[in-house]
Amino acid sequence: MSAPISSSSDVIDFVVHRGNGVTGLVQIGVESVPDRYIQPREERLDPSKLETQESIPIIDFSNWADPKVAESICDAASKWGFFQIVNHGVPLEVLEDLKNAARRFFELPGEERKKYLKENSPSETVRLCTSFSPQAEEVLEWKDYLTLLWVSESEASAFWPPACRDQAIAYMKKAEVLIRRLLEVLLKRLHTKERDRTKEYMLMGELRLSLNYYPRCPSPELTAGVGRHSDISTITVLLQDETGGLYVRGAKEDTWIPVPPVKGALVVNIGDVLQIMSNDLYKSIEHRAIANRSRNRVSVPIFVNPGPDTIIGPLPEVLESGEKPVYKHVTFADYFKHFFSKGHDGKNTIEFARI
Ligand SMILES: O=C(O)CCC(=O)C(=O)O
Ligand SMILES: [Fe+2]
Repeated sequence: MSAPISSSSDVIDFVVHRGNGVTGLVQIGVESVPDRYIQPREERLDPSKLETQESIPIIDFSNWADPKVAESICDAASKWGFFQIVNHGVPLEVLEDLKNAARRFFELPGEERKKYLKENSPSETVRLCTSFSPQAEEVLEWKDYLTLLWVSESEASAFWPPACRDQAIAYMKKAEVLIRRLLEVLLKRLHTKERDRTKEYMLMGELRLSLNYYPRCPSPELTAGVGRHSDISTITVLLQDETGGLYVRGAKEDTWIPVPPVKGALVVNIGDVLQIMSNDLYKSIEHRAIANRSRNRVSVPIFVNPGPDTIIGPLPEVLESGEKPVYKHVTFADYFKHFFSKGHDGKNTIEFARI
């Protein structure tokens, strides 16, 4: 360790401005959680509020075109907004390789990781970040992430970090097929059957892969890995490692349901965009993640987003029967900007589009 990091501004300088991330902080041997990471009491996960008797559904996706499977998926999307899928077509080996690749990237020396900070990155599609929106947050989140925008295989081969590139590409190629199937199933219930290029752009015009890294934390109970939020995506497909630490808001006031790691499973959740497009039939549910005291945790979401210039609002097919729209039309770019203009604040983002 070159110089002690004691004051709050030292922490911000080291982690944010000098781009070491919270991973860098742990690598230099931080032994207690700096003040800037300590959540106010009301934002900490209260163990007495855990709802361990409940769990989100686990759905076998092998016969995805079977109406019964479609029914379980759509029911889970409207009741829970969250479910896990198994037999989804992405080979176990691809998932394992991806988790290892994410670890490999974050275990690189700081100077190697820093090549992918915004100011150094060889491409706008690759960016190493820390916390969520450090300029807007009072308290930082105990997480670093590498965000990779999937433009094409050749673009990814040229610019994604060699430590994780091949595994991330192999995953995206398999996951893209799965994402199309999931959207097809979910849209059928919204009476949107035909799939054309415009619709595809509107629903999945942007696929953003994120390698999330939550380095081990001396006092995870005081911090947030990711604070309470709903995703703004159409849907999110998430791979988590064996550590655990993901929680979903329960139906009972202020309770949290753990999402246990299931070998080979992918977690799927509905994002705000699909809640808006479905005029509240599908729900984007609040969730949060916490770091672990002894293990570095990895999770890998794909945020399936509309193309940036898409105008989002309730789908005409959904309103055909005379249902009143609950949301107005906004551009996804504005919605995205709004999300990142503040710290995580539960389900508040969607108010931006409410009539
Ligand atoms: O790490 C996790 O399990 C969840 C991450 C998450 O919610 C997100 O990146 O939006
Ligand atoms: Fe999320």
